[in-house]
Amino acid sequence: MEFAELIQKAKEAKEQAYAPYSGFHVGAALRCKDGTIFTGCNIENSAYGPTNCAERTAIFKAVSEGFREFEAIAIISDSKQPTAPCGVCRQVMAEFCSRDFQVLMLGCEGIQRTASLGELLPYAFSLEK
Ligand SMILES: O=c1ccn([C@H]2C[C@H](O)[C@@H](CO)O2)c(=O)[nH]1
Ligand SMILES: [Zn+2]
Repeated sequence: MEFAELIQKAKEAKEQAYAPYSGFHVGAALRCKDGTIFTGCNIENSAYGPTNCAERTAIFKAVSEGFREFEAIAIISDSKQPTAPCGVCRQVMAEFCSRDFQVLMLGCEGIQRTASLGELLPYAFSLEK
């Protein structure tokens, strides 16, 4: 899978991060199955709880614009270590994405790791009876 454009867009999205409390800036770029890309950054809040992660910002932007079929997301922060999505974001991904959805985790100095959503969230909750 071609990731160069997604990586570039995630880096650009990180520049918009609003993270005055943690100082941890995150950017994400989400590719829909038709090739459309939505980006997102983390948006913090003085009450902490309302903070939205970069991944969810990108997913919610896409869903709110009528897109629900996704194939991959790239995530980057200022950390040297690959930035992995938090548990809440994994659960939100599971709402819209299949087990083979690709998650590209990037470190700011080039270290990267990919995993499928099925690997990141095994035994995901489902309402299926
Ligand atoms: O994958 C992640 C992990 C953390 N954050 C944000 C939430 C908070 O603003 C800051 C520190 O946790 O980073 C993300 O956006 N995505
Ligand atoms: Zn998250």
